[in-house]
Amino acid sequence: MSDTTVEAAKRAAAQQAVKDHFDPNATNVGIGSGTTIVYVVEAIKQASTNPAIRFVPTGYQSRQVIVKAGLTPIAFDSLAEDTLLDVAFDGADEVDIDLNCIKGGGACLFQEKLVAQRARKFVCVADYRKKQDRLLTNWPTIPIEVAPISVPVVLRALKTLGSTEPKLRNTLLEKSGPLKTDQDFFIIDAPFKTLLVKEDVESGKGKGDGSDGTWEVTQLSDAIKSLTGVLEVGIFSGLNGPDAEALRATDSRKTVTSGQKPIAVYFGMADGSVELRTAQ
Ligand SMILES: O=C[C@H](O)[C@H](O)[C@H](O)COP(=O)(O)O
Repeated sequence: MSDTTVEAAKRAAAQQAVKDHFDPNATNVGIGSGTTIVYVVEAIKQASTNPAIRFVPTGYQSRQVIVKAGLTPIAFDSLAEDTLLDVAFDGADEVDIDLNCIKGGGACLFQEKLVAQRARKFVCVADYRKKQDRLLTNWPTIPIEVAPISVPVVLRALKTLGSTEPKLRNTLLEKSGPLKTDQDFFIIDAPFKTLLVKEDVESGKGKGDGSDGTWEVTQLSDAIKSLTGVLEVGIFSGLNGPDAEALRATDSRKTVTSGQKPIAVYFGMADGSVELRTAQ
């Protein structure tokens, strides 16, 4: 498929997502990172009627997109403690049938997670290449943000978890060395076998805890997150937003933890249509 097909798919998905989930009177909106989010900002600019609206970026690139569109950015840490974002939009590198996502292809996963969890609803927008049944089908690796000093120990630990060749991500100019995130941390890209969803574990396709070489999405995310030196993992899984709040309220055993899954993902398809996946 040509570049223009991919870009048209991103724009179509962005327009539909904004039409369905952006309230023109919204006051605080989260804006993710990457190439697809540019089309979301374009569509929001056309739709917004509230001159006081503020946009919370997820990093340097995201902030530049907001500023270039003539919109007003506000830092995540200047939001009042109890203020929620009306909605947050973001791209994704791959999405599975349960709406679990891989993110961090552009190294912005940490702030993206903060913003996704702060939103009443988190919506993803992507092109058809990202729509898969399982994570690590087409996208090859899990991006992981780590403290620079911890790189050797995290690489070793990832191999123990079953990642064959985890690598420190370099800048595009190899001579300049490792790529630095907005937090001045590094990114490790870790390949694993295609991940299982919860239903796969229930139907016996694998244990999903790494013991038989298979990993279920959230179990792998938790295992990586527990490694010393890891700031954040580019797996967005687990209930998020009002669904999670409602479940937590009735969850006496406190087993429902806070996740980052989107409530909806809009995929721009190669034929110009837009496909929607929503939380079941
Ligand atoms: O770190 C980057 C982000 O997670 C992006 O949202 C993700 O990589 C998708 O980017 P794009 O819209 O350029 O495919």
